[in-house]
Amino acid sequence: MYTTSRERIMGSYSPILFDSYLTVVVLLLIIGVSFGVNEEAQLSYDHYKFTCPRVETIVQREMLSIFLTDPTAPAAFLRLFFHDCQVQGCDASILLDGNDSTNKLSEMVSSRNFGIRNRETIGLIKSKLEFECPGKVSCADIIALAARESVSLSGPRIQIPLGRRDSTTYSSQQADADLPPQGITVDELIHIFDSKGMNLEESVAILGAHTLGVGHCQNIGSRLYDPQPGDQMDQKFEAFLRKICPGRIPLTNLCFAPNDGTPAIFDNQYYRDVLKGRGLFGIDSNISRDPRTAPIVRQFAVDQNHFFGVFSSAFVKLSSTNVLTNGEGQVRRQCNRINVDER
Ligand code: HEM
Ligand SMILES: [Ca+2]
Ligand SMILES: [Ca+2]
Repeated sequence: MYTTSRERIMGSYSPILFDSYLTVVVLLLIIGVSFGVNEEAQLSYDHYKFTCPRVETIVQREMLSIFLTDPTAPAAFLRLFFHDCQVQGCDASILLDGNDSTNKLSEMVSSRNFGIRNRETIGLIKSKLEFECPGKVSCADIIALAARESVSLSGPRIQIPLGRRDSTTYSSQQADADLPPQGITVDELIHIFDSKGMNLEESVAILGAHTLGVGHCQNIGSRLYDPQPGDQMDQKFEAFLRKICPGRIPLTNLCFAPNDGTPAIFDNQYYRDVLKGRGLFGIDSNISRDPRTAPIVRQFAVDQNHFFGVFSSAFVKLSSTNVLTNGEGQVRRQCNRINVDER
């Protein structure tokens, strides 16, 4: 005689016990859903299906025209996204202007946000979207979509869930506290990304964002002229950096060096470079030497497809953790200002 799967699971439980078991399961499910156990579930892949169905096409079109005139823009948008998500979650807090009357400072005042560019461009894309579907698309979603387009220009095309809402708060002190300096340890790196649900491999992959863009001398000088024990650089690379940044404290903010050998292309060159002692920042060098992360760096260096796959899942996690959804926050009408009538 065969048994149904229910009988196999329930064994000899009586129907009454089964019913109360079922009630408990249903109750637990209801509690789980109402307390938002799975935060990501509140974002969705068809959030704007009825309210702004062309949002992704419009952002893509606007971004492509920006990329045509500024090949450094993809790097700027990708870092803007990280610096938004790292402080209070991806809520466009980084776009808010400070308030002179209350003396509240913008997150941009934080020295960790030095070099952040293209905040106004998000506002420009927002105004196009306000024309098409007023009051619907959050600035936080636009930042995440702009970063996705920046990666997909030469790297993987990542589908991201949408429905983030914009913050009504911002804090330059929080930015100071949460944005990591260039020389963090591998332990600190793991801690930052573990809190966003990333495993070790994803934490190493998300740092692969340093395949794009540049670093300025003010973030390179301390490593060049005051190196940590064991932090060795390729000699030619070191000489190259010393030419660009001749002193520990730069005379101007204008001098910078590329993050990898191909700073306008999203590829796995970054991992090949850090293995050769050509990582720009302390943390880039640290992941190539730590026994936990070095094998992952070596694998990404030889397998770009694998890097793209792990980067994509890390990107979705970074973009979905600790976000405002549903009735929280607001959808700003202008990205640099809170809608005061809605607070
Ligand atoms: C968690 C450890 C990280 C540290 C310590 C770090 C540090 C830095 C520093 C110091 C710069 C140079 C800024 C300048 O001098 O102009 C930089 C640039 C950059 N970072 Fe990171 N970063 C980290 C993670 C990330 C992540 C997770 C992303 C993106 C997902 C990212 C994307 C970028 C990009 C694209 C640039 C180049 C920006 C440009 O060219 O305008 N970084 N990072
Ligand atoms: Ca934020
Ligand atoms: Ca590259």
